[in-house]
Amino acid sequence: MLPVTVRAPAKINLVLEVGAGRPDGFHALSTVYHAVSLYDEVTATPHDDAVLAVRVLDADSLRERTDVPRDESNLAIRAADRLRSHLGRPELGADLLIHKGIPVAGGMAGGSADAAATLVACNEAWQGGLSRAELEPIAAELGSDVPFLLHGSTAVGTGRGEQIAPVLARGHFHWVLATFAEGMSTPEVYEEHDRLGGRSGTFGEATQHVLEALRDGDPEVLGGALVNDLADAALALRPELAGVLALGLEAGAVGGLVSGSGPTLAFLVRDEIAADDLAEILRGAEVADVVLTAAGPRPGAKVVR
Ligand SMILES: C[C@@](CO)(OP(=O)(O)O)[C@H](O)COP(=O)(O)OP(=O)(O)OC[C@H]1O[C@@H](n2ccc(N)nc2=O)[C@H](O)[C@@H]1O
Ligand SMILES: Nc1ncnc2c1ncn2[C@@H]1O[C@H](COP(=O)(O)OP(=O)(O)O)[C@@H](O)[C@H]1O
Repeated sequence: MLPVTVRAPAKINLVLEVGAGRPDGFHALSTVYHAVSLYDEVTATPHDDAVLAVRVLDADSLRERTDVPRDESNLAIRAADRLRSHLGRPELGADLLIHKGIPVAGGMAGGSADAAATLVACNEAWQGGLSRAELEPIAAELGSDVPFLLHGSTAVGTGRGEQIAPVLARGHFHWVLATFAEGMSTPEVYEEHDRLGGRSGTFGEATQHVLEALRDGDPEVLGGALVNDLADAALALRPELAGVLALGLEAGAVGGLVSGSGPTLAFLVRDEIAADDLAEILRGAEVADVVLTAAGPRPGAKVVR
């Protein structure tokens, strides 16, 4: 059995409409996910001693990441464990090595990307033989975002975000991402959203606007359609983000929003040159810990070695 390396992208929610709280503790969502060119890589080295272990290295510095759990709460371990249960092969084990390029707890679904990458890597390394369609329900059990990270590209998410349908999108989009070392807790942001009184407006309408803008393919039109219902909650919990958002919009972005549950801020720009220009301005202003550029859409979890 040989090691397998799988790369999975980060996501931005081009629109995130949060509906009513459900009895199971989740919220109904209408969202459009968009995969962008920031990646985590998971290398699964298989063995048959039933042991699952994980190491997480920063993709740039190759230093150990101490802000990601190494126990069974790590989403990569959980994904491998679910997969072997599903295959009825409890004797399977693997060393999972993650190279992390996606901000941790940044609202860009890094943990979910690792879960999706691990499902694909272990299915291959263990010769599980499951199809993408068969991996999807396992992905949904692991987290609401995980099925999208298998799928990639641009897709509508409904249910609690786990039901994915592809969308017709024209063109490529360039992004500037302002990221922060201190992450935010997804459940806390949803709680704050409820505390602030939830949403107003017709559920699904903002999603339709984004879908129209994607058919059009013009970044300026898409920039005007970006909506995140969790933004008020994220800004209430992290007020300093508001100034950074305003600065990016004043400095030439055609749109900008909080990515998912935050704190990453995603700015849409006209083209690659505009992305480099805005990134320079934000770096110079020293308003974020790291400023990155990325483009989308990109494919989902994919074997690279
Ligand atoms: C907000 C979003 C937007 O895409 O992404 P992130 O910003 O975390 O990346 C997602 O809804 C996060 O999805 P994911 O990170 O997979 O969350 P899950 O593990 O499924 O759920 C974690 C917790 O978030 C809350 N949650 C999540 C999804 C949902 N539709 N309603 C919720 O209320 C619940 O409190 C749940 O217990
Ligand atoms: N493989 C993983 N990578 C990152 N975080 C993980 C992982 N496994 C578990 N976690 C936990 O999940 C939390 C949310 O991480 P992440 O998926 O990066 O953020 P978000 O939900 O904001 O997109 C982290 O704070 C961390 O404790």
